[in-house]
Amino acid sequence: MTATLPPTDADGRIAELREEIDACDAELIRLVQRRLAVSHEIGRLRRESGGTRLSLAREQQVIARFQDALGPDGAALGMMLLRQGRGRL
Ligand SMILES: O=C(O)C(=O)C[C@]1(C(=O)O)C=C[C@@H](O)C=C1
Repeated sequence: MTATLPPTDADGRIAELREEIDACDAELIRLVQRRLAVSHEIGRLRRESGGTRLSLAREQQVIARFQDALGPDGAALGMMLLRQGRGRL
């Protein structure tokens, strides 16, 4: 059986939890921006040293990591992060 809270208690708890979600989102945005900057720097270094624009083997590792941790939506998230770094193929 699940405990039921009076609506006013539930409202207060929802507001608290939303603050936690807002903090998570802010941290995620900061991390995505940091990831993007690092990815661009790697790409620049690779191009300047005569390498390829992309590293498909590395992209597979990244996607597999997200897939293992989060399932199919995780794989999609990994692909979005990669696309953000290198642009659409
Ligand atoms: O790890 C690299 O070699 C990168 O260039 C970074 C990165 C990434 O964003 O994770 C970006 C493009 C590559 O195709 C593979 C991975």
